[in-house]
Amino acid sequence: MIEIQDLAKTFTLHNQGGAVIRVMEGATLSVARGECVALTGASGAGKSTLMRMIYGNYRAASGVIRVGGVDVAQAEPREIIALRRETLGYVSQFLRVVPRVPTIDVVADPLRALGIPAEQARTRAADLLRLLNIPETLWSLSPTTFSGGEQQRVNIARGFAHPYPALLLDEPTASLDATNRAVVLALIEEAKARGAAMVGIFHDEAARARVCDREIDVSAFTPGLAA
Ligand SMILES: Nc1ncnc2c1ncn2[C@@H]1O[C@H](COP(=O)(O)OP(=O)(O)OP(=O)(O)O)[C@@H](O)[C@H]1O
Repeated sequence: MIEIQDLAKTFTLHNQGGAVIRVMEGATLSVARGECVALTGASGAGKSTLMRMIYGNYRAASGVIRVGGVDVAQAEPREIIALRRETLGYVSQFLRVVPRVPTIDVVADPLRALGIPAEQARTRAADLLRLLNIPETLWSLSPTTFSGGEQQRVNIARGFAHPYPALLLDEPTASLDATNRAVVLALIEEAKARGAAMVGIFHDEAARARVCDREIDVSAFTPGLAA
């Protein structure tokens, strides 16, 4: 489902005399349906960079990133938007939302974007918010003032609202208490069972051991910082 071949990434530091740093070379990995793969490696090895390239936020210097039928490394912006709508979800650590949109709609939005009727989308959103222990009194409020853990749970609800065939998970249990952490791990296990291919960064080692089938150490793809 996710196939990465010989991927390379450089950053050009325009404010530092145009210095070019090579941060990744020869990255090759594949993630099958129903599989959850953890990216590991020391701080600065390139885990976040690889995730951002798969999501199409960072442009690859060379190589192939195939998600479903799309090569993200070559895709046009509109193809990436369609991929994100239908195929590839991203549960990031931090919530980024349009101000003043009620929490229930923040979670229902990805389903509305797929043409699912408002009531049905809201029902699914409500089920997830309840599962993730977000009090119903908060559903009509914007999540911008919520606590870190509440925002992360809204983000998780939004990320799991649509059954994406592929999902990126950036520390999905980072600021959660034991009860909610268990809920998130169960959601990940359910997604695996329905055949989702997942790639994640998990600093929570016990969570990683429970839900991940394999680990890939991205240090193997780090060329060093010299250009
Ligand atoms: N936007 C950027 N511009 C320049 N260099 C960057 C940029 N983003 C990342 N880097 C560099 O790429 C390398 C990999 O960074 P990345 O954040 O992917 O590492 P990581 O493995 O996710 O680290 P951590 O575990 O600390 O989050 C680092 O040397 C970093 O300085």
